[in-house]
Amino acid sequence: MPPAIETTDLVKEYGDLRALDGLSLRVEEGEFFGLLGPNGAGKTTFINILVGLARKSGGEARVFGHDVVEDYQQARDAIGLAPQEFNVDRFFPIIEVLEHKAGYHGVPPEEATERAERALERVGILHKRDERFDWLSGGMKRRFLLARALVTDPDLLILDEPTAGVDVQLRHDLWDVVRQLNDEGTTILLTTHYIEEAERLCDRVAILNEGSKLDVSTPEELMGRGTDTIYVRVREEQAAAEPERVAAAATAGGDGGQRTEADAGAIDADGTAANVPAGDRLTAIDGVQSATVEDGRLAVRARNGGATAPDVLNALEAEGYEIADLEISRTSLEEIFVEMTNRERGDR
Ligand SMILES: Nc1ncnc2c1ncn2[C@@H]1O[C@H](COP(=O)(O)OP(=O)(O)OP(=O)(O)O)[C@@H](O)[C@H]1O
Repeated sequence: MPPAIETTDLVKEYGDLRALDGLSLRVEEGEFFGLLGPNGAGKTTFINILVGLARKSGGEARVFGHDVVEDYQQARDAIGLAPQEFNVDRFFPIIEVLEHKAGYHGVPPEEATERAERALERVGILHKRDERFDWLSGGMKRRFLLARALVTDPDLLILDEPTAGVDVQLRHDLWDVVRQLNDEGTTILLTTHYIEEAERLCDRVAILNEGSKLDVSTPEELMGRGTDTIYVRVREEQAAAEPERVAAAATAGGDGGQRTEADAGAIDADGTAANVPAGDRLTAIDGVQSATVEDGRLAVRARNGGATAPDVLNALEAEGYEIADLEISRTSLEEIFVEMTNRERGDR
């Protein structure tokens, strides 16, 4: 089976502006794939080329092996699109809008009604079947756009910011629907500004900036590139019993020598003295960038906190400290995203 989406050196120019600058991307059948990027990165342009709403200036784009220009109808029939804009016929009841859409894609009339009802049911607005689009609430309009994308039973569902401006409850409802569709085998391409959405739903994400691809990874891999913080609290009695070591460890803490004995003293004084970094041992661990004391806890900054934490605990235990609690604060995908796109801007 060819990939659901395959583009090679895709270029789109609007006059002097290069909205897509040689974008090569491959989305496998069955994937839940996220397209992330700041405003103007080229996400909607990319989608528009796939569905035939924009003409590419160069390169190639295929959907399940069908060239989006040469085999337009086959490529288009495989796609269900829920666009960003509300571009819906406002004069007919929504059930009829769906029937027309199914008919346009070659579904016979009896089946079209059944499909339309199923799609409305799936997104939870079948009871609104005889109302017009304009009469629906904002959230129902979003649901309807998804129903319209589903009425042709597409193999590839493209969602362009499907949850923009909707409340938390509806966002979660929509996530459930699309997750289920993906479980049933539908390939999904999602663009979103809610990074949490990508983190929760996507198998892989591509980060786009100014028409070029910066990266393609699983959300997990991307987050693994950030700096995490491992917070450890050790037993109080022990810390109190070994004041010199507390002070020594805090000053050896590796954040440029900024920590002082006064820091360690403050920890003792506020009664939360339970933090005893094993200084040199910790900073010698592969991936550890620094070890300091913050608010009465040992704070170890490291790449991939989850994998480094056991080494941190071992180092502390080797120095005779008993662990009271451990917390790993991971860099969010959002932070990585901002860092990557900012870095790129700084390069230009
Ligand atoms: N029809 C058009 N004519 C001229 N320029 C356009 C047109 N459509 C898009 N552009 C430009 O192409 C660039 C990419 O726009 P696009 O809408 O694809 O970005 P996007 O990543 O979808 O942004 P957003 O997150 O804001 O939706 C932008 O600079 C935009 O102004």
